[in-house]
Amino acid sequence: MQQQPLIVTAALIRKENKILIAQRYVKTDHSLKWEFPGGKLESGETPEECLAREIKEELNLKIEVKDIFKVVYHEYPEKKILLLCYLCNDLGGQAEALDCNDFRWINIDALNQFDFVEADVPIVQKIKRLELEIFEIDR
Ligand SMILES: Nc1nc2c([nH]c(=O)n2[C@H]2C[C@H](O)[C@@H](COP(=O)(O)OP(=O)(O)OP(=O)(O)O)O2)c(=O)[nH]1
Ligand SMILES: [Mg+2]
Repeated sequence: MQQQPLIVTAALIRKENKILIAQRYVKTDHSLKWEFPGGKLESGETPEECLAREIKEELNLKIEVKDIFKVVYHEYPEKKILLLCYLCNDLGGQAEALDCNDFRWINIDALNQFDFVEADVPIVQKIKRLELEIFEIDR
């Protein structure tokens, strides 16, 4: 029987005119690729709760989760994911790479310099299309 897609949440965290991107560990799937931090939805939690939990665990950051930004359905050779990417606001504090290889606060025009996981390409494209507007919407 076909497997259901994994539901994965991802945060587009905004701070001033920068967004946060995270790098996956060398030993995980998609080794050293960049992503929007987040993780798998666990039973009993809402996507918003999942994101707030994951961002605290991975980066020790407090965020406010706002509207959905983009939904991506993607089939990798070994799994299918339904990726829910939310607009988020940083609520202050210093990010720390607690459960990721590295992270960066970047300007939109630096996005091209990073190698993102495949499923994130439509998200990256939408950010580039909207440019500075992403800092205004649902703030
Ligand atoms: N967090 C996140 N995962 C993504 C993105 N794009 C993408 O294809 N994925 C994939 C990678 C993984 O195969 C899958 C699950 O994400 P994850 O590895 O962050 O899950 P998690 O934090 O719950 O990890 P773990 O507890 O299993 O270690 O989703 C993205 O932008 N953010
Ligand atoms: Mg994760």
